[in-house]
Amino acid sequence: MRKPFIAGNWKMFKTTKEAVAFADEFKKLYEQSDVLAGICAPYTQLAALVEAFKGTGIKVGAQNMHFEENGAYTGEVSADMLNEIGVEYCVIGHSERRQYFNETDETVNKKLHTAFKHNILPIVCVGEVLEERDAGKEFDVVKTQMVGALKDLTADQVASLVVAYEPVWAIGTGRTATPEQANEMCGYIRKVIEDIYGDEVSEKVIIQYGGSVKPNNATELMNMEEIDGALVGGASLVPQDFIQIVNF
Ligand SMILES: O=C[C@H](O)COP(=O)(O)O
Repeated sequence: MRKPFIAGNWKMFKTTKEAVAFADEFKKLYEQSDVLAGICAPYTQLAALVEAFKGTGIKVGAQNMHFEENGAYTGEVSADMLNEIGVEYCVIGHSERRQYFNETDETVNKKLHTAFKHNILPIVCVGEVLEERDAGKEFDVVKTQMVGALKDLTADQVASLVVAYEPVWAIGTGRTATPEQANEMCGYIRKVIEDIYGDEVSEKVIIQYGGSVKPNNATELMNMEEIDGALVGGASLVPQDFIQIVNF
């Protein structure tokens, strides 16, 4: 039985002071349940959030990491550095990183290998842009991203993976995929995993939907059979909104 996982992705929002204020408020609202909750924050907020969420069960994730173990990569952060401060998750291959920072399926795959090596659980993002959906190519695009991401990973690693299906046209636009569209693609992603690793593995993978998830549409999306949670951008910035999604 997969435990739903609702993760917030703060992107480049909130100072440490604001992050701690969020955590103090969110902890008052959050009750441990069958739903896992987490926040993926900018690097400078991570240590404070790990401390603030200690003992609550709320997970902390980063939004990116380098694929090398260490080296002369000015401005970068390694998986080992994240692990050392108690970070458990890392978003990898978000469409904004693919679009603005030259992230490719190859770098995503390298990052997944390094993340697992350092006990960081990846939340790997895939999804098509609008032109690809309009051209009916969304399944091919997502399959290519998934096959590229999974290259040479072991069955155990894949079983512990979180995949976020985020159609790029639904991110920050207020335009959500319909529950049926989101469900269909999440089911397809599971099938792609099953074809490579078998159903024992594919049935364990948490597959989230992301793209304009809000308190008023979370229940419908999260109740779809193939959707195991959400990666939430804008609505994760306000504790009162985010808790409604976690409590869908
Ligand atoms: O990582 C989160 C997604 O990019 C979704 O962002 P959004 O909820 O603001 O559309």
